Amino acid sequence: MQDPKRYTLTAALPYTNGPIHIGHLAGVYVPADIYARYLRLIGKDVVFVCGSDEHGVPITIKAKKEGVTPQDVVDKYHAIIKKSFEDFGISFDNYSRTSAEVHHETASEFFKTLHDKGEFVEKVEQQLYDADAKQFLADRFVIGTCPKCGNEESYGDQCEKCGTSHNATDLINPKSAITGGVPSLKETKHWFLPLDKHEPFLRQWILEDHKNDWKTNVYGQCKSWIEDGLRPRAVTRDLDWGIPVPVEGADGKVLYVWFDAPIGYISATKEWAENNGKDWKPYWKEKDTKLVHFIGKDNIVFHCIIFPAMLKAEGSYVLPDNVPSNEFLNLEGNKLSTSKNWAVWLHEYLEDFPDRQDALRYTLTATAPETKDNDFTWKDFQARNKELADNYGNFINRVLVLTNKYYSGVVPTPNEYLEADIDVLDELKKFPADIAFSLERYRFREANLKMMNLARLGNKYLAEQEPWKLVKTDEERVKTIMYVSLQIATALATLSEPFIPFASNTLQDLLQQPETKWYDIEEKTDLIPSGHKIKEGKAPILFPQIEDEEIQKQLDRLEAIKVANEKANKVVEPQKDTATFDDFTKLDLRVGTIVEAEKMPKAKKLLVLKVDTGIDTRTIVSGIAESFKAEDIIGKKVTVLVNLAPRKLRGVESEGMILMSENEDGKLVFVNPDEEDVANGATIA
Ligand SMILES: Nc1ncnc2c1ncn2[C@@H]1O[C@H](COP(=O)(O)OP(=O)(O)OP(=O)(O)O)[C@@H](O)[C@H]1O
Ligand SMILES: [Zn+2]
Repeated sequence: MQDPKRYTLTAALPYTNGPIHIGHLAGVYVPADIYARYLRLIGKDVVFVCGSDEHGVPITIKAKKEGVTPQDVVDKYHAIIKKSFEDFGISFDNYSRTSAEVHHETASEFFKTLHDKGEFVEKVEQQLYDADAKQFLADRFVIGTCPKCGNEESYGDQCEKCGTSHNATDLINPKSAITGGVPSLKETKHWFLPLDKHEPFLRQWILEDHKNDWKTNVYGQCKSWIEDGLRPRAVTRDLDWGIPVPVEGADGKVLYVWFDAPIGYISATKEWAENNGKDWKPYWKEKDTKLVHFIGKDNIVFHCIIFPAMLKAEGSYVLPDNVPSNEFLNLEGNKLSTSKNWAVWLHEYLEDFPDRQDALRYTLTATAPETKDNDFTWKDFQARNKELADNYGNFINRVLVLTNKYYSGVVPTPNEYLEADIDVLDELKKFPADIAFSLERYRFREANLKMMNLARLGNKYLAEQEPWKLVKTDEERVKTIMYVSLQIATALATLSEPFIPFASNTLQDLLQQPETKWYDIEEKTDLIPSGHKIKEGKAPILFPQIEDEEIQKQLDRLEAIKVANEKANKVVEPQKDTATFDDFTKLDLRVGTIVEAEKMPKAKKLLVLKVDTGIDTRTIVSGIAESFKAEDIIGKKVTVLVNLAPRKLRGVESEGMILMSENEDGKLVFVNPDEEDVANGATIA
């Protein structure tokens, strides 16, 4: 859109069944925040909204599992999420929640409007029903095989593997996620949004009108859905957690979470307007408003197909100008996962690395999954912080230290510029438009790199001009060099604000920076004028080194999670075929004592034991050498299967077997009587 009058920016509503992790940040909140901060710096009218998404099935499942109410679950995570966003510097104008009254009202009203306009199709249908749980199964209450890609763990509303969204009845071999049982079919009435009816509009609006300005990953996904054919989608559910369906004959039904959640952007804007004495309507209803949704790839269908169809059907709203969705971030080679705890949680990061928000923001932007999935590694994080320190930090430190040292913190008056100064100042002027070019196209990685190139430029200029050497011979020249360097530092403070706002703010404070707008840098050569006084005193280190031990601690934590997950996923072997009592009594089990033990030469696993079975003292070869040292088990009470047919192992005849089990770590343990005074030879039955 050319020259919009105002911007409405939305960031995906985080689902309140867990805290925020780095995937959410890289995919959605950091790019959205960069864009919002940039727009404010170029003087635009912006509202940037978000809030907690507090309805839907997974929250009720989590509440059930933890024995608390759904409200407890959302209250807990809403508080954690809201605080971590604030501490991380995500500059929402309003962070709301879908349990807010204004949202319930707005969503109900929206539904009623569509209903009254005849925009829904009402259908009584057979739906999956879990008779044991006495509940209809929709969305995450049902798991089955995805009809599109064959993923056996697809949810009722969406397959996380291929991204397809479908109806629960489309699943092959559906199973209840509540009881594990096979659901039956039961009649129920629901309201459907006839996406098929909106197909011609969506086809034109996305595939033609946005052919050139939407990201290829977004455009591609939309194209494939539209070409596959769109079908009516139920927007109501038989559930007791959510916004009641506000029409007659809908008792016990609530709005589908993906119907109400995007309306949450509107409610959050209303709430913001109310608190700030503004009118919310232009931000959603005026044609010259640019609406942009920031989301991750699993949300594309909801923001590009379903929500626009809802807005279009309502009739009085603008449609999104762009939906710059990202792909997914992974962590150390594995998919981020809330349920598997495979994540770097924002609130924990902020505890482990207090005041280090920028290092994470910078890393996540530099490696953002803009066009394909990407990996976060702690080593890369450490290296990115060093990159910040070596370029940005180093340049700023030199400028501040030298200005204080040579001029007691007063910006000097420059003398005539030499070619090197003119070149660097000319270069400097190009940065605002150049970075803006990338940002306007949602290329945040590229923009971030350009910002860093400005720090590199300043660093290079200083390194080449060497004022610290010249100061002994040509003080007048040094004044010019320092003046030019201070202009670069000032520009950097402003241009880096969207990316690393904490360092930028510190720098602005150190420079006691006069207000500098983005495009001032193109026009002015006295961003920070001669005679201006900067802050005195020792300049702080903007990006302290991140030590190897700190990184190792994080890696160890992840390793522990991996081990815990493996344990939790360990499958119990299925029960063997039935044995009769006669089968059992054939086994002669006795209590015995190990009286001698030595390692079998050249065999990693075998110990040769002499065991007193009460009947005799015999040789048994046992595969336990990886779990026990020979000398440690002499005198140990054991259980022996004494009538096992003798067998030669590495040339030694073994006459029986000692019963063993295995603990969680894979170490073998003896199965023996729990009282020491059971005599050798006692039978076991
Ligand atoms: N690993 C990731 N990389 C990029 N974006 C992500 C990632 N995980 C989630 N997102 C995006 O973050 C936003 C908020 O996610 P949401 O709260 O819905 O959690 P989610 O998708 O269920 O993730 P998780 O299962 O990890 O909790 C969504 O737009 C989603 O697409
Ligand atoms: Zn699938």
